[in-house]
Amino acid sequence: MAECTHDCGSCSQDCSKRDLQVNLRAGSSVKKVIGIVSGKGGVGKSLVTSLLAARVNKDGFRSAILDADITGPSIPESFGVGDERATALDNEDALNPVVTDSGIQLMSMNFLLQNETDPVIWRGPVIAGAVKQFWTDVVWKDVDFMFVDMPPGTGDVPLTVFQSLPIDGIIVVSSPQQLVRVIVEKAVNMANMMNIPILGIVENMSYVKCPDCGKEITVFGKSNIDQIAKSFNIPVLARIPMQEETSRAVDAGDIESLDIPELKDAAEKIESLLK
Ligand SMILES: Nc1ncnc2c1ncn2[C@@H]1O[C@H](COP(=O)(O)OP(=O)(O)OP(=O)(O)O)[C@@H](O)[C@H]1O
Repeated sequence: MAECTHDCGSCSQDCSKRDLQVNLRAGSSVKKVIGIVSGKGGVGKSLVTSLLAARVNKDGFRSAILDADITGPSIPESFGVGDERATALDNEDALNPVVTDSGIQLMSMNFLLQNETDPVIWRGPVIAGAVKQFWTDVVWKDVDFMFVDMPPGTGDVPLTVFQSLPIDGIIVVSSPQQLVRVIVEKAVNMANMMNIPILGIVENMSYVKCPDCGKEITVFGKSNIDQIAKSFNIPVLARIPMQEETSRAVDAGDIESLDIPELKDAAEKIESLLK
């Protein structure tokens, strides 16, 4: 069998992957799908997803975010649209995405809850089903890059999402910590098993810059991400500092105003998929 291109639309092979993938509804269009994964929670996966979507949007591409982190969605708040609710398409079983100030299309569980503080107490298959519906039942308009904020970890739900959506590449987000090799290795193994290319690693919270002297302070100790990335033969695309300005903008719902120059290479790598 020929090597998988992840493009079922142009491939004539009748493989098992095709059976599991779900289709966009008629009228939706998404050119490339980027999965943002992390081996563990709290490392800044949602932050990196939002920043990358905002960056490629500023670069002139149409971007969208599918918030597959169903039980802990944090994307809407960071874009200041936490109070918005998804609207239905007239006379059809379909939802319009919420659109941010700069035109990024978003779908998140928060847009469907009566109160954003309502907990989503669902078992894995139901959660995975909701993610699939975000793909099939939302009207995604002319999207160049869809960023999928994957559920944390490598369990049942991320597995189903990996199998159901036509993911073109993944970005692994990590933070400097002792267990990072195991965490990155898990994510890399999962992507390899799914036959999905890894575009690279983004290390978040790499350092704090002293506001007085500019010295980089490595709060979590010296990072060994370069050696780890090298051993898996994948590039480190960015090292993002931990900074008050970032968390302030996220808390204020103003993430689109942030400029994180460290993400330039990561954005270019993604954009190269359409060049
Ligand atoms: N580089 C950074 N500088 C400042 N604050 C940051 C940075 N990265 C993340 N944060 C903050 O840390 C918190 C956790 O980040 P985020 O929600 O993106 O993590 P996550 O990996 O998606 O978590 P989860 O797995 O629980 O969904 C957020 O409040 C975010 O604003």
